[in-house]
Amino acid sequence: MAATTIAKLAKMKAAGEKIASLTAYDASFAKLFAQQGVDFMLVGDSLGNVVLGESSTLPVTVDDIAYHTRAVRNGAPDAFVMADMPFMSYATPEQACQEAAKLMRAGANMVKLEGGDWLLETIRQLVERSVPVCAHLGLLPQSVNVLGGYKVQGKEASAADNTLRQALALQEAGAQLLVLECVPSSLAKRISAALDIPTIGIGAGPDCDGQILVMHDMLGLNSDYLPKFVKDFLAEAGDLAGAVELYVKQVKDGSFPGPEHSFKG
Ligand SMILES: Nc1nc(=O)c2c([nH]1)NC[C@@H]1CN(c3ccc(C(=O)N[C@@H](CCC(=O)O)C(=O)O)cc3)CN21
Ligand SMILES: CC(C)C(=O)C(=O)O
Ligand SMILES: [Mg+2]
Repeated sequence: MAATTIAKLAKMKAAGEKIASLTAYDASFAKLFAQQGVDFMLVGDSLGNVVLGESSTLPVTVDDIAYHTRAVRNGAPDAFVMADMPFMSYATPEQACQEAAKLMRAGANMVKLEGGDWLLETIRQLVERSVPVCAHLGLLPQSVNVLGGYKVQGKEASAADNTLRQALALQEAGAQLLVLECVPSSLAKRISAALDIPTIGIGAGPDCDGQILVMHDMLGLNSDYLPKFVKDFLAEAGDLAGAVELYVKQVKDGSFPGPEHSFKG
């Protein structure tokens, strides 16, 4: 399969072909995911939860993400790899540029940052300096202490309108992808239709341009909590390669996520 690029992801949106993505943290799984046609991989700060056993993503450092990005890159040399910028590694545009450079040197093709309006200047500076950016709206796990828990975001009409406005501003600032986490399906649908750049949903319903899950969750390894948007593909498929193949197939044909994995407005 041809290597994924940002241009290819944009073409997929234009053609109505769904984008299938998973988190990855090591070379062995990255290799499997590439073989099974996963369109891109995210070295998520969820590694705090699933790799390090922390109770949030806040303890994760840039060095942690860089270490795992290098592993994923080594396992999947041609894959499109996105790396999360961890908590407080992009508090200012200058810091963001310096820390993003470490992730790009480790093998990332793009970095992801959580937030809206306050990030516009940071995104402009990263993009001007040749670091592609994925934005992230809705539930922001790095803000768990402000939000008071992992809750669906954008349920009220005013919050939904505000999220749509911020999505357009992030695109205007130069973001080339947008992750939407735990928002009502109706809001994700509106945002996906309004934006030129692809939206990647997790708990955001079926109308996003693509989907992402934490790999451990889709393999039934989730321990502490089971969010509504998670489906155990290993239980259904029986083996690892089959589980990933089934995930890609069900994202592409639109059968995942179903209403039982999504939040109503
Ligand atoms: N393994 C793992 N999977 C994830 O998806 C994930 C992580 N870790 N760590 C960082 C964040 C935390 N995330 C979470 C965690 C819990 C819920 C959750 O339980 N949500 C409720 C919504 C409750 C409501 O507002 O109605 C749910 O029922 O899904 C959602 C996202 C997503 N991210
Ligand atoms: C769940 C995805 C979007 C993420 O940010 C992560 O895995 O850290
Ligand atoms: Mg993350």
